[in-house]
Amino acid sequence: MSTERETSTRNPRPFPYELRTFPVRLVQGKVPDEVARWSEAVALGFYANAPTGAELAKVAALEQVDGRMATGAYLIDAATPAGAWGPEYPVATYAYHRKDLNVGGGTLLPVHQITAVTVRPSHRRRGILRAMISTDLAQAKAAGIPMAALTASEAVIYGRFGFGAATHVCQVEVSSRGGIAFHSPSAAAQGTVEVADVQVVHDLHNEIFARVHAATYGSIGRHEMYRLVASGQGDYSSMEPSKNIRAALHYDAAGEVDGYVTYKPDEAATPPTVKIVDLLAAGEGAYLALWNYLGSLDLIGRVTWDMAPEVDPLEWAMAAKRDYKRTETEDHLWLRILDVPAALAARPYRADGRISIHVADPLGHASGIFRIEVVRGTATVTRCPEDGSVEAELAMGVSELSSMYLGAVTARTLLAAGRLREEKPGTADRFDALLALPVSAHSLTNF
Ligand SMILES: CC(=O)SCCNC(=O)CCNC(=O)[C@H](O)C(C)(C)COP(=O)(O)OP(=O)(O)OC[C@H]1O[C@@H](n2cnc3c(N)ncnc32)[C@H](O)[C@@H]1OP(=O)(O)O
Repeated sequence: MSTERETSTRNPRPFPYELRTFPVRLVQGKVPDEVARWSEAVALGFYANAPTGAELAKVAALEQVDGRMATGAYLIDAATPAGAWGPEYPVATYAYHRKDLNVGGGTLLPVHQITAVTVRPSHRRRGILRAMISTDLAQAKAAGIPMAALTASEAVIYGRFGFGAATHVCQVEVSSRGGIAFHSPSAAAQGTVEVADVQVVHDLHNEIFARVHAATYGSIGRHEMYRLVASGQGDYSSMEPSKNIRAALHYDAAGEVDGYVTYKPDEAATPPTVKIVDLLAAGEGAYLALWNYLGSLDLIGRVTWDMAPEVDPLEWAMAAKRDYKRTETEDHLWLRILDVPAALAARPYRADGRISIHVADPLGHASGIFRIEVVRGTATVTRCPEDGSVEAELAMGVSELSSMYLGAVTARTLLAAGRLREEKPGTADRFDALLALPVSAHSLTNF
C-alpha cells in the first residue's frame, strides 16, 4: 500500500553522469551548441525529426518566452567509442517551464511543468530519471512552487515520484452525416461561425486561451508553441505550415471572436472524417455552435476529437446520444503536490468541516500530518507536530492526495482500491464531502 512506500534503495553501481541545467534561448540570435545537441537528444528519445537551423532557432525563441530550462545528463570520466555520439551530447534530457493551474474559485496556482523526459536506450535503468526528477522537484520546492505537473507517456513511471493522475481526456467520435441534431437547436445556434485563415487563430490564440484557462477548472497554462500547433503553423519536429488545416471562428452577439476550431481531414478514415486539431470556446454558446458548424460539413460523416472532457455538454445536447461515442478515456494531467498547506488552501470548498490527514511522500516534500479546517469555503491548513499529540484520521500517499486534488477520484474509491487507510471509520466519506465540487476538471493542454 502506498502509505507504506519507502524510498527505493539506490543501485550501488557508480553514477558516471553530471546533470547540467541551462536556459533554452538564443544567444546573439543563435542557438547555443548545448541547446542544439540537447534538442537532438530529445528528438532521439521521442522518435521525432530534430529541428535544425532556422527551425531550431524559432523553437528556441518560443521556449525562451516560456522561460524553459533544460537539463541534460552528461557522461563524465567515461570514453565513448569511436563513431558514437560524444560526451557533449546528453544521454538524458529533462525540461521545465512554469505556468499556472486553475484550481477552482478563480484561483490560478503556480505550477512547475515537467516535459521532454528522455533517457538514451543504452543508459536506461541506471537511475538517471530518478536523479533528474529528484533534483528538480527539490529545487522547485525550494523555490516555493506548490505543485508540479506533467503529462505521462506511460502510467507506471511517475507514481513513485509522488505524481497522481489528476484529469482525464476522452477520444470521441461524433457521427455527423446529415448534421448533428440538437435537443435545443437555438442553444446550438448562438452567435455566428465563419471560416477564417488559420493565421487568425495563431494571432488570437493566446487571448482566447487566457479566457478559457481562467474559466476552466483543471486547465493548465499553455506554452508559446501552442499557438503554432493549434493553427497548424508548426510543432517540435517541423516548422513547415500544414496545408490542410482549416479554421472557423465563433463570434458572440457583439461580433467579438470568443472561440475557434481548427480541423483537418483524417485521410485514412472511413466514413470521411475530420479530426479536431484544437477547439477553444470562451464565450457562452460558442462550444455548441462550433460543433454545430462541424456537423454541417458536407461530405463528412464523422468528427473526432482526442481532447474531449469526461463530462461533455455535447453528448447531452445531441438528440441522438449514441451518435456520440467515447472510444477511449486516458489519464492526462498528472499532478504532484509539493506543498500541502499551500495547495490545499488555494482550492475552494463547498462544505465546511475539519479533518486531519497523514501524507506519506517518498521524496519527503509533502510528508506530515496536516489539519484542514474549512470555514465558509476557505481552508486553513496547518502542519501538526508528529509527536503523538495529533492523530491523523486518514492516511494516504502524496500521489493519492494529488489525484484527489481536482476530483479525479474520491477517497472512498481509493479506500476500496487499497490505496488509503481510514484511521477513523467514515473519514473517507467526510474527506470526499469536503473536497467535492460540482464541476469536473478538464485540461486542454498537452505539454
Ligand atoms: C513528462 C514526460 O516527458 S513523459 C515522457 C517520458 N519519456 C519516455 O517515455 C521516453 C522513453 N523512455 C525513457 O526515456 C526512459 O525509459 C524513462 C525516462 C521513462 C525512464 O528513465 P530511466 O533513467 O531508465 O529511469 P530510472 O533508471 O531512473 O528509473 C527510475 C524508476 O522508474 C522505474 N521505471 C522507469 N521507467 C519505467 C517504465 N517504463 N516502466 C516501469 N518502470 C519504470 C525504474 O524501474 C525505477 O524504479 P525504482 O527506482 O523504483 O527502482
